[in-house]
Amino acid sequence: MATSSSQTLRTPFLKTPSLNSKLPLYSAFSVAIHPTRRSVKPLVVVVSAAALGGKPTVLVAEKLGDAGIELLKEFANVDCAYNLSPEELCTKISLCDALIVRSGTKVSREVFESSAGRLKVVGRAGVGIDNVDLAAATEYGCLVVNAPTANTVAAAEHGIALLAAMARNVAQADASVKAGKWQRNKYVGVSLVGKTLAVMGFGKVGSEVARRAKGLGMHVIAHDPYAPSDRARAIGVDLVSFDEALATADFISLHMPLTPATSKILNDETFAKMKKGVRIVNVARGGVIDEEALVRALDAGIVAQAALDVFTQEPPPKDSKLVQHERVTVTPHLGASTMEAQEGVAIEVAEAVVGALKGELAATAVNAPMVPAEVLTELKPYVELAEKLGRLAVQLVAGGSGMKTVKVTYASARGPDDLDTRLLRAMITKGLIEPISSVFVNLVNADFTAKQRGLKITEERINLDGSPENPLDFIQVQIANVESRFASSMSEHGEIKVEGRVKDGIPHLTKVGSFEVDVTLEGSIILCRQVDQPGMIGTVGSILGEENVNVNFMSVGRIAPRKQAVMAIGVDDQPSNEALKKIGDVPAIEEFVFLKL
Ligand SMILES: NC(=O)c1ccc[n+]([C@@H]2O[C@H](COP(=O)([O-])OP(=O)(O)OC[C@H]3O[C@@H](n4cnc5c(N)ncnc54)[C@H](O)[C@@H]3O)[C@@H](O)[C@H]2O)c1
Ligand SMILES: O=C(O)[C@H](O)COP(=O)(O)O
Repeated sequence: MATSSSQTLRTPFLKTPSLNSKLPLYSAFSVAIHPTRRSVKPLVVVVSAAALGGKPTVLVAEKLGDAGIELLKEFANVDCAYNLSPEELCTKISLCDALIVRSGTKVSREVFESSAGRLKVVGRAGVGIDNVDLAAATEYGCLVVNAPTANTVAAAEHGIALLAAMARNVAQADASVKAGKWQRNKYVGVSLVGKTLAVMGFGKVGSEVARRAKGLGMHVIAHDPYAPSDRARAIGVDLVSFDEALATADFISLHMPLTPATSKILNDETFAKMKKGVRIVNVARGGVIDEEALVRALDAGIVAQAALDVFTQEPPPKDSKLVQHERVTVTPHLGASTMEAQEGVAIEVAEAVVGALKGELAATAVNAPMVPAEVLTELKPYVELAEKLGRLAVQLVAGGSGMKTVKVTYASARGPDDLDTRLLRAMITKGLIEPISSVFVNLVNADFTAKQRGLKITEERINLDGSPENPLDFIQVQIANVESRFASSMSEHGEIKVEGRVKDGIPHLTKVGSFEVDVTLEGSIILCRQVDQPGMIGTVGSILGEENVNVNFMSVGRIAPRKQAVMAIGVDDQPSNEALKKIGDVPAIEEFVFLKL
């Protein structure tokens, strides 16, 4: 029996935000130019309803196995509404945090547009995601997860069922007997044993079909430009070229996804290359065959028979010549329709959707990088550091300066293959963009959002000698060609520069411009440039103390004694405008800035 094999990678730092974190906090103080939000939001999803203390809502738009529904109900309000028109789906979706579909629902760009940002996860209870507009999902920061394994065996068994039924005219003979006839000569079939079967697409379903066909005594070859040959060899299958497969096969079974490259891959030209009398099975996707060309190939005798579970248009038109053809056997997309497979996909997709709504990264994510659990655990404090450096850096940009180029430098003793920076880049992007826009940025849409805003983020590595025990020594974020609200944050090359490290698992700000500082990246930060002299820490500390603002860290970085210095003060609470003004009025303070993390 197919059971759920989905795994969710728990990422403890991806928390559902509190009510407060949904409310943008605007700095009332005049030097703070950007509205900033205080929360660190989950990396992947944020649940609007959950954030407001309620349960998220999951719309199940096609029949899903009971076990999946029960799993969903433990965490969410579940709205099962089948056979919705596209308009009805668009109306309902604005009230939903997640949507679950099979292959019968088109999840178009309009669906994402209509959700107005609330829809955070689309779960496909099955394999094929060609009915989901992935580009639109990514643009809207919506995670798409599928259930890629639970229906594999069911689809393979259906392929074999169609192969045998076609070869022995089972469907046609059945209809004939039921019509009162007894046509034993008309329905003489062909044998499978000893025949060559070409499996086109040697993935999960294709390899299971191959295994079963070998058991039926067939000679099995396969074509798949991306499949490893040792996997094929292990079950006694030769990988061959596309043309060789077409030229030698007595039976062709299609098991590739529908992509621009595979669309109508069987067409007039490719049918002409096939052995006369070839028999074709399709349990993949209708669109991989040019259906009109197949009718021509059947009529010309190139194709003796076809057995089809899938169609370009589902359901196909009633008068479809292909469906009505007497040498064609058809089923209504039943490949995944066994009790066991439906229970399995329901559990697999429900677990992935609930996990994503909780802020976990699903192992079955289709439009986000999959990062192994152990890598996530190790990178956790660096991920926080990355977002906070991005947040600090962007708040240092003076109003009116267009931010176009950001350089991120990772200093590490790890080899490039041992350090996956995709998460870090996404979080820096989130930190850079969220304080200055209303866009919600996550791992799914970070690159897209940056590109859309014309923000170029380049990455560089500094390869350090020494023990690669920690993934990174420091991260540096530089914003070029802008002016700064805090001149001391400019590097010698004229870029805003902030640098941070993780110390004892806690992110620290360790450099601002050319000044070395050391302050934990918690709460908020006041940066002051001053003339280095005794009593400065005390002066600023007592202004904050009088205002009941708790100072969590203070650090002074100076070029030389009694010359200019930068003081970094970490504060738990937001000081009042008056307190900030008092700090600004201290004669030795030349400039200062208040930054929210
Ligand atoms: N009829 C059904 O109910 C049903 C059920 C399950 C799966 N499916 C469909 O079956 C297909 C295969 O599913 P899967 O789970 O095995 O997917 P999979 O990703 O495991 O395998 C697909 C294989 O196709 C290969 N491929 C890609 N482009 C190719 C090309 N141009 N030529 C040859 N091979 C190519 C890939 O390398 C991969 O190995 C999908 O289209 C899926 O949607 C249908
Ligand atoms: O891609 C799939 O998983 C199959 O085509 C099954 O589709 P279904 O969930 O609509 O049966």
